[in-house]
Amino acid sequence: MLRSNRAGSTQVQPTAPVPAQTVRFSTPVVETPGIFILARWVARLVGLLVLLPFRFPVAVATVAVSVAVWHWLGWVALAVVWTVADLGLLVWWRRWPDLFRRCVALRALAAWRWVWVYRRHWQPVLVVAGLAESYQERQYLPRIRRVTCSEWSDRVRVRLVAGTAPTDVEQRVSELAHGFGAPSCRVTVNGPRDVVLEFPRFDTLAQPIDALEVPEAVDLRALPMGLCEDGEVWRLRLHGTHVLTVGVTGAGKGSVIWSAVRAMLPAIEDGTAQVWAVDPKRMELSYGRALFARYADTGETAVGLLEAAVSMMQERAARYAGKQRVHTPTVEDPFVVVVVDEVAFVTAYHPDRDVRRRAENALATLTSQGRSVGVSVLAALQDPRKEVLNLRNLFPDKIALRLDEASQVDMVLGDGARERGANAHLIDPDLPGVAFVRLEGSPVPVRVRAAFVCDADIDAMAAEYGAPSLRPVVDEGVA
Ligand SMILES: Nc1ncnc2c1ncn2[C@@H]1O[C@H](COP(=O)(O)OP(=O)(O)OP(=O)(O)O)[C@@H](O)[C@H]1O
Repeated sequence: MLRSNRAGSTQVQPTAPVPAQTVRFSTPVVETPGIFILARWVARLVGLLVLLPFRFPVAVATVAVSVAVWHWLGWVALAVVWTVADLGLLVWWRRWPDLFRRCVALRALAAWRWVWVYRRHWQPVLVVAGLAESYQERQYLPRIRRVTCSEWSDRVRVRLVAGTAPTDVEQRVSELAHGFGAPSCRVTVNGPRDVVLEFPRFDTLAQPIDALEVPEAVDLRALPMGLCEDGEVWRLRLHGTHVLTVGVTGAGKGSVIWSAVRAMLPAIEDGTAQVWAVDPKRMELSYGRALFARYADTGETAVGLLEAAVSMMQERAARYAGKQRVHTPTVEDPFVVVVVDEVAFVTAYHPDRDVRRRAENALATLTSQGRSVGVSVLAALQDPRKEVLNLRNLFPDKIALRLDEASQVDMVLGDGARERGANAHLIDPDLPGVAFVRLEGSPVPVRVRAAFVCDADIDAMAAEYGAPSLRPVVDEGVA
């Protein structure tokens, strides 16, 4: 019934005239002759055949050569050519597996996934997700330009419909991920109307990562912490910034702290870096006490430690004034990282108001002035709300481990992070250490996993690098 002419004509004039609107002008409906429709289909088919060799040159060449060999030389010759080609591929695969993977396997996979996953489901998924646009009774969809595959993900390059914005896609990442059967979807904007949708095919971070090798030379601007989703090493900058690590209990904040300390060990050993630790829980950091230049585990001693860091910072600033603008770590003026586990203990939960106020003042001074004189703060926190830590914006770099609520993602990583796919509230509780971070120079959040530094590793670290001169001065009773 819907195919009848009458149904079609009512579709284009959905509203009948109302009494107040006695005269109504409408577009006349002209029926397209069948021959035009047929001609259009033929033209599209010819266009497809012309474009095919450009889009799939290898596949088209293979088919063309096979047909030619079969036509001119017969079946036996075709079988010989295929056997030789297969043997050639086999040798290539065995001899140069990486090159073979890049040039053959991943390209074949991309072509397959383009046709079988994205092309096939594109229209239904995008329409249901609300990404189809209508204009003058016609439907317009973003167009797939290219599909490429990496070891772990599909990257679908898309041309957006004119008049739409990448944010429209960013707001539908969950629908797209489910629609194409991927664990997640991330959006990268290349340029006007040009975005890339990245769909992981499997979770590369599903297995725990053992503590990384202690680096021979320490780069305080790129400490190896664990792995990124694409298999690259996740590197964290500490010198010249402050880092806030947020995650619910059991999310793996300890592994972030310990991975950072581990990556600094040679610098700690040679005296060009120091860790000052505040450990209100007394469980997390006390294990590696021998590695810390200073250590505090009560509210009062923690405030003493933070205020000592402020004094040291101000003394350095006074010395540097007018002479140098950038800090270079030396034994005389080492890089100092103040590690504060569960920072809310001293800023929000401590019963003594004076302790809270002094701790907050000290942290505010360190985070606002410490960067250029070689003092950084690495703080861990469970609850990112302003009532708990109103200094959170003074930390330029943040790490979002598993969070409680969706609304906390943007609180930690900044506006728009969740829309771009940083679903930190959906991190599996069985994957501690998994987090979303923003890497330098990119607004797109990256999924990472911190290496797990176990108790035995910490023992070994303390035994090897906790030299007597570095044994902690426990701040007892510093008021
Ligand atoms: N990167 C990691 N990889 C694998 N397992 C980890 C990782 N980090 C932590 N775990 C596991 O999760 C447990 C909890 O980790 P951790 O104590 O670091 O969490 P947390 O966020 O500091 O929690 P809390 O705030 O309660 O101290 C650890 O005992 C360990 O078994």
